[in-house]
Amino acid sequence: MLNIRRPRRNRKSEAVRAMVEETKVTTDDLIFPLFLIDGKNKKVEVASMPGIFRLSSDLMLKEVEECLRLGIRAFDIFPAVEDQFKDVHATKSYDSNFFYLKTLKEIKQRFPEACIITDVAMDPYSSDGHDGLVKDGKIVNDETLEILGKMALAQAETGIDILGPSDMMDGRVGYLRQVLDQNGFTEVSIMSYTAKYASGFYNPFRDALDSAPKFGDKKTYQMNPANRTEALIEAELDTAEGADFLMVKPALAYLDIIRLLKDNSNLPIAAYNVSGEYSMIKAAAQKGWLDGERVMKESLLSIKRAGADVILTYFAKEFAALNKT
Ligand SMILES: NCC(=O)CCC(=O)O
Ligand SMILES: [Mg+2]
Repeated sequence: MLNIRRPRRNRKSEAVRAMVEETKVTTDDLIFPLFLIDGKNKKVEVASMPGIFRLSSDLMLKEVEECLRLGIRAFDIFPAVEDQFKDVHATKSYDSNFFYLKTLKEIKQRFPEACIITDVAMDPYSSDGHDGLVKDGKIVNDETLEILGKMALAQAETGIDILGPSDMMDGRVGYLRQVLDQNGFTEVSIMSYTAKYASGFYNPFRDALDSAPKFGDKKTYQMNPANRTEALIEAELDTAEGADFLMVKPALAYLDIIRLLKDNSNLPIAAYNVSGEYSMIKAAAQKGWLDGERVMKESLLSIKRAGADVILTYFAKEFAALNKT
């Protein structure tokens, strides 16, 4: 046993381990998704996401302030819309008097330093619960783009920083870029949901927003979990169409896709550590089956190690609180 390589030497103490550590997650890497509801002084926990709440705008402002103090600077705001305000054309999504657009404006006025990301897709506002316009039972692509364009413009007018088209319609990144630029919003970025898979891990999110599809599923627009090379086609198109970030969603069951895009793109790669991935850890931790804090850190680390530059995660606040210096 002479002259053998001994990798354990680089693990012998905390100091040595810290020195050779290859990946670090910091609060700067994280985006915190938040759920907004209409009304005042409302705070409702999402049953399937312990520790995550739907907040009315007054409490949302307080939450953003508290998170900024913890070092979180980026937020993705998702409105939960009451059924009476949903219709087939998702018209409330671009009604500037509707609560969510007023709240976005208020957040940016109060906290101009916060990076606010919005969601562009029809499902929260659609009586069909689909991301696109439904005609004869089908999700039509090009007519959906016109609605997404109006929604994106209404969101941009509130002063937000980044649009997050999550609908998976073909050509929507280029279409939105053109609408933004023609209306003087050249500074508004697009974080494209590039490889968004038709996943079972979204269920708790659909509880949070009451946005489950009213018929069928989303397999004609979201990607098949079996496919890898197809993610490269999506990445190529979104890049050509002007995306500023490429996103992979979900994250943990798709670490190979995160790495694939990282190795094949010069754009920053975002990964969405989705609701089901959060709930699994929370549920197991509540039962005492897993050390919740430890596996949270390990999961975020694995997503970063796979190649994500940015991670959208419901753990953001908890992580930031633990890492506050
Ligand atoms: N458009 C955003 C989402 O669908 C989020 C899904 C999740 O967190 O499960
Ligand atoms: Mg696409």
